[in-house]
Amino acid sequence: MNPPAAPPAVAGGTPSGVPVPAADIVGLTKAFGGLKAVSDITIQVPPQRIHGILGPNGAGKTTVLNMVTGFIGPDDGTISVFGDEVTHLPPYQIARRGVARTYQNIRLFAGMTVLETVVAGAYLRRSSTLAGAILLSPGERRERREVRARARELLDRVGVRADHDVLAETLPYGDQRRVEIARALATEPRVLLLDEPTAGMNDAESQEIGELLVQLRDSGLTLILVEHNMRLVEEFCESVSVMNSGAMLSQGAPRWCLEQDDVREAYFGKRSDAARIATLRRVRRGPGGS
Ligand SMILES: Nc1ncnc2c1ncn2[C@@H]1O[C@H](COP(=O)(O)OP(=O)(O)OP(=O)(O)O)[C@@H](O)[C@H]1O
Repeated sequence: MNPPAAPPAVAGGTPSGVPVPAADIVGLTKAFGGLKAVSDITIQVPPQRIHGILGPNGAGKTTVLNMVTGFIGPDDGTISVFGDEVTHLPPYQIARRGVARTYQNIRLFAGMTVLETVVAGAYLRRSSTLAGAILLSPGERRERREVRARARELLDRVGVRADHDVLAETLPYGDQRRVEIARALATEPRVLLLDEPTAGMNDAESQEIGELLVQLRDSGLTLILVEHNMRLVEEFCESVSVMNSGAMLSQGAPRWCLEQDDVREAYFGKRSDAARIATLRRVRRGPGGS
């Protein structure tokens, strides 16, 4: 039997002299009771890369994002962002170091307009003091104007065409996802984590999100996305990590990873299982059954 082919090199690797990784996840491990949700996961993402985290349901992908953003503390392992270790820091401190995210189940603030939602994201970076805010000083007023103008710019950039003054929760699903991305961008991240950004979108909308990811990457961002849409992954991700049952199955270029036997098996089951199921079906139907 031939040995498996080596994974093709992905651009922007990390030997000496290359830039510090945007995200450096080493040996990350998390158990919930007796269940090892994430087991010894190591992922290194160079700056300005679109990296996908793939795997069947329950593989541990969202748990990895939750640990990178500080929502869940790991049992073991370390996480560094541009060389700065963030393991066990609270979420707001990790956000201040330039990590933002969107959620698998959209989490918009109830009762806020589209514009207010994005303005809320910008508060992480605002410089005004409490006294300035209460007294509505000229500096405060100027900053508020700037923040609102920037929020409008971000909404245009992510392709929200709806009126910015309607309640965000009343928008169609695809636009709600875009508003969430704009809110994350308002925190001025260097690394943006997206949990299933195209869930519930049709092909054309998914393609637009893919193109937006490329624009964001080209403007300097590093993007890490959990995604089930393989077409999007193959077209837009430059590298992927494939997980299954908490463990790492494969890492490298998307097409290469998706062709590996253990990755195909994790998604589609073993060929021998498929043959067994077909036989069982035939047996159940009995002779002459169709
Ligand atoms: N807070 C929690 N408490 C207990 N178990 C959890 C918790 N969060 C996740 N799990 C379990 O950990 C495992 C990994 O879950 P996770 O959500 O990370 O998977 P996933 O790969 O993101 O799946 P999906 O694609 O379905 O979203 C699952 O078995 C899940 O039920």
